[in-house]
Amino acid sequence: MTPAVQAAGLGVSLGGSRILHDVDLTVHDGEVVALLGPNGSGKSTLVRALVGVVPHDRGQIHLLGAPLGPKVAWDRVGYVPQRISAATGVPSTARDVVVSGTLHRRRLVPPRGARRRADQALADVGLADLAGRPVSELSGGQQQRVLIARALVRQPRLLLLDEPVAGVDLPSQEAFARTLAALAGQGTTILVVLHELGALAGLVARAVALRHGRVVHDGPPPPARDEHARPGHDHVHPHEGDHPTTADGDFSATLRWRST
Ligand SMILES: Nc1ncnc2c1ncn2[C@@H]1O[C@H](COP(=O)(O)OP(=O)(O)OP(=O)(O)O)[C@@H](O)[C@H]1O
Repeated sequence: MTPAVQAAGLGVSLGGSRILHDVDLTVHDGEVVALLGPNGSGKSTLVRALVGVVPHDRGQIHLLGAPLGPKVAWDRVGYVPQRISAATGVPSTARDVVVSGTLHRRRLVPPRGARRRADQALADVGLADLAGRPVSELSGGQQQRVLIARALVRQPRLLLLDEPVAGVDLPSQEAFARTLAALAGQGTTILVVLHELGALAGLVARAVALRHGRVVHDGPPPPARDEHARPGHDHVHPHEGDHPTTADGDFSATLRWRST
């Protein structure tokens, strides 16, 4: 089956510096993959390059089987950028922002049922009661959830999320994890940038870790941080400063992101 995301030999330079070096990333249809790494390792740049927000100068990108460009089925791609305000400067309600997620370059007018779909997406992120509120009156975490709803309303086949739960309270993270689990159950492919697996730990079967713009790990996710505190935790995995002990020889480097 065609992978949902295929990047090969990807290189990105910004401001005269090389940010991504020869990144290979394949995300298969229906997979849920976490993108991990320390601050500045290139996670956002990779996701932004995948959706064409920043240009790449080396390698190739295919999304949903099409080369990055107009042939991609953008109406089935949802993207939640790293925390930005959902407020547009123009008075708009949470519902208006979410309805705007149904628009794309070939659809400039919301489709029939867009309002109902927007309200469902807002309910999925726990904001049903705030649909009619101006986004400028919402808290930062609530605005983040509006942006998640804006991506969900597209009923995406591929969902790219850049730290979607940063600044979102735990009950809302758990509600969001349930929504993502339901989407994954329907076959949606999910690539999510995270600092902590947190509430999404149960969903993520594979983690790709970046360091200095290179892939340093691609395999099982690191154990949840709180496992360290549990009695019976057997410390079989490497910690910072340990020598690599896994087959790929680099898992300890992967784990160092936690302490930065
Ligand atoms: N527009 C830009 N011009 C120049 N350098 C940039 C630009 N955007 C990002 N960078 C640099 O690229 C590197 C990677 O940044 P990026 O935001 O991709 O990291 P990240 O892994 O997502 O970090 P964080 O966990 O802090 O969000 C950083 O060194 C950053 O300073």
